[in-house]
Amino acid sequence: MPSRVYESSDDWDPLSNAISPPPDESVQEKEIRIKQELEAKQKSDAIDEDLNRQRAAEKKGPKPVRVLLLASGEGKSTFLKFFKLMHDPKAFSTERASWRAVIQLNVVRSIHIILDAMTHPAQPRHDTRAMSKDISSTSSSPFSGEIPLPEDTSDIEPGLFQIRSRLSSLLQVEDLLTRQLTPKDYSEVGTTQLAPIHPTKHVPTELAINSSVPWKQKFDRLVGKGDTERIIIDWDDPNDPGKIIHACGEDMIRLWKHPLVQQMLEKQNLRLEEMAGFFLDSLPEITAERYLPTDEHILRARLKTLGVSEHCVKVSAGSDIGSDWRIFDVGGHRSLVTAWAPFFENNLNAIIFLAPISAFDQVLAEAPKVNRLEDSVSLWTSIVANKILQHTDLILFLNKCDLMAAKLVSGIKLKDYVVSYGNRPNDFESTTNYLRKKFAGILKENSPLPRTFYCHYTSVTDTLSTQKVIASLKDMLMRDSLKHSTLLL
Ligand SMILES: Nc1nc2c(ncn2[C@@H]2O[C@H](COP(=O)(O)OP(=O)(O)OP(=O)(O)O)[C@@H](O)[C@H]2O)c(=O)[nH]1
Ligand SMILES: [Mg+2]
Repeated sequence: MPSRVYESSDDWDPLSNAISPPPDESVQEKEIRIKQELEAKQKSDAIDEDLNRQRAAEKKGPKPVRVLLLASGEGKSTFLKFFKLMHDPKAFSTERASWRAVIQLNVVRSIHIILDAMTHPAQPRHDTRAMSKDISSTSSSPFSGEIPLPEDTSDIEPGLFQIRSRLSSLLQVEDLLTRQLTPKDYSEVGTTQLAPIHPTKHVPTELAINSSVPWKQKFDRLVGKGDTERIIIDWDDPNDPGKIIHACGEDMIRLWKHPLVQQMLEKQNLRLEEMAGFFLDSLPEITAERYLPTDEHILRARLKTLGVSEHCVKVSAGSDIGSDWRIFDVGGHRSLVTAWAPFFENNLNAIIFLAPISAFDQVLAEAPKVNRLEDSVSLWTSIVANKILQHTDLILFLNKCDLMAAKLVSGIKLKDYVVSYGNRPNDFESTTNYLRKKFAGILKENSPLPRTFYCHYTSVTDTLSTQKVIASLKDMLMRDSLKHSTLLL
């Protein structure tokens, strides 16, 4: 039997019903409602005006270069940050206070992973095959309450216990930072959320922010700009999480450097160095009393993005054509990435596709049975085969080369995860060459129209090499943009 029956009536309009004021609305409630409606309308009109102005300017001026960033793994926002740093360093600099909070949160999270590993010392994790078997239970965040006592304490010496208990004050810091990173005027749902990053038990969740939310504004009050664009932070703010982080600094360093902790992490296959937002080797700087992040720290800071965001960057190039760049960052769940791509149709000059090659022995956080390299390959296949995008240039970044090199040197073998690699040498040149050929082959076989294969080996956290890649990219895209606009004349 249905729980609710709607009467069929020609007068019944569900939309008007939903937006009409409640029948028992008081005078005061009515006033508030009208004020809120007015504010909402003003906001919406302002957005419309902005969009119209932008469209009019686009019609008059040269066409902007439009680039979409896609990846099944990580690197999009990092590349975008780097691009902004190169072309608009002033704007980048004013965001320093916001990134300081993100880096602090990244540090606290890594420390909690260690504390949690001490709590459950017997469990090996982070191996692709082992992980695919150990996926049934999801993590309850150890940040949300007290750190539980270890299941087996035989391996842990008393000094470590004391450090561990002193570091429990970091629990408040995580909470404080999460609240700081959530803008006040936005509801928590859909803007800032803790998303699981690791499929195994006991690994804390990761902060994700919806790209449409101006989360950095929250920190504007912390930033003052002097004549020299110097960033000033209110160091006396009693709520500054930096205070607790500074007080815990030495303990955090001792914990991270402790040989027993290193042994334990190795035993559990927990490679923190490979996780997004790894800063434990920079603890002395980050826990310093008046810590302000360097450019390099900001590039490495990890904040998961949700949704699509558009970024306008002015690129000086000696020519008007193509000096205005629109870069689209598509964050979020991998299934959404393919869903978004067709919306860009023929509107794009290029798609930069980032494939994190070092992830050949890792699985996806959101689908713990799927190998991350395999996922990149299947996303690449679907993008190259997409008819709607057939006229768009594709530029492949085989990314995280720094981590790939370190992984191969440490003895991890590509052939153990990519069986077709066989007995080829396990060095950087041979493995990356092999992967490059695989991706090129997929393009050749699946692209509806013949396309040039543009490919770069990248480590987007590395300034020097990324600078070179961007320079050649700019050259290529500007020439392309010029060609298109000449054709259109
Ligand atoms: N070592 C190293 N780290 C990298 C590289 N590329 C990205 N990372 C790190 O990976 C983490 C995640 O990168 P992001 O750029 O935030 O990833 P994203 O593609 O925007 O991911 P979503 O927002 O989840 O869609 C950051 O902490 C980066 O520092 C790389 O080439 N080398
Ligand atoms: Mg991102």
